[in-house]
Amino acid sequence: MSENHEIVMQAKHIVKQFPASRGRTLTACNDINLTMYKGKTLGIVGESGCGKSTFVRMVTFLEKPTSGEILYHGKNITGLSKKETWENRQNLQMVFQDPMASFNPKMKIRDILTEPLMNYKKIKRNERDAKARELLRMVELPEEFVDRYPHNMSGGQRQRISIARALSLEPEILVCDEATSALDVSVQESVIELLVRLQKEKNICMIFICHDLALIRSFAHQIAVMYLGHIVETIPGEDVSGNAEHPYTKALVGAQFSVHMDPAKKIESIESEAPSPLDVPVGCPFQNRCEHCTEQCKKEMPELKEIAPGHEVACFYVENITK
Ligand SMILES: Nc1ncnc2c1ncn2[C@@H]1O[C@H](COP(=O)(O)OP(=O)(O)OP(=O)(O)O)[C@@H](O)[C@H]1O
Repeated sequence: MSENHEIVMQAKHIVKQFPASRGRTLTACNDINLTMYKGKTLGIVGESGCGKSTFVRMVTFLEKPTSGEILYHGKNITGLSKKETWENRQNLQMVFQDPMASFNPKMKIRDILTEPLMNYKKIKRNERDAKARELLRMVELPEEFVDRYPHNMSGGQRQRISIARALSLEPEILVCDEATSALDVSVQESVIELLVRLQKEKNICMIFICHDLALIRSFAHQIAVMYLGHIVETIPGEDVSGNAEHPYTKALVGAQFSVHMDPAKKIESIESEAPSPLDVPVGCPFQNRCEHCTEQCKKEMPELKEIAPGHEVACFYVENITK
């Protein structure tokens, strides 16, 4: 991504550790550096447990990093007070995999859609109906849905409601955490089309967390590939199939042609299992699954190095062949 794009948010050296059994420490995110741009989509991919959701929870103020900074328009938001966090949260909204978990099943769609606007005192009670109808039109659902309950809707329709609700506050950043993973492929596509249209219209920065590289590459401007808490490659979305360099990203690209990736399954094209996050080896985290592993990889952690504009790779093998 070029410098011409306006930076909205930057994660700088983000580390998140959790205490684990027998006095051990689990490092879910290890020195994460990412930049998010206005009107652009950052896709974050990786297998289950690589730290995607933990990263997103920090970006959305749900958790504080152990160390590092998250800059929102240049201001560090990791140490904000409760009141400041609440005020800032309207600029940064989330859509989750399971909308039912965040909807009150006893509330009608009218009230679900306008609850955030009421909480932030952006509309009056008598404006709820008109606003809810406007939001339904925005996500291409019939206005009559204002009187429905969420359990009387399909998964795709419910996800449209989540998107409308999240965008009601006109946030600058929309975070989608596996937002389309539970949907059938055709429904998934139509929800992505909607998100892309709304992103363009409203110039929203989107962070899209997903385990499915094939899906994310179709619309992300920038993709960060995570492995055991580390970013191992960042690459422009359109380049990810042809120009991916990290052996792990290449395996992910290979896997999308063999199986539709299931987050619970290991990557088919890699022989061994990923180590436990409690047992990340010294050196490169991918070493035990990598055919190019050398003694250096077992001793030293490769740093992310730029090999082309917007394309960074953390791998000694790639460094050596591109020298
Ligand atoms: N509150 C917590 N306490 C202890 N460990 C945690 C906590 N939250 C996450 N972890 C651990 O941190 C690691 C990263 O988890 P995270 O949920 O961020 O991964 P993920 O890539 O989002 O996976 P998934 O797609 O399955 O959600 C995992 O090993 C997880 O068990």
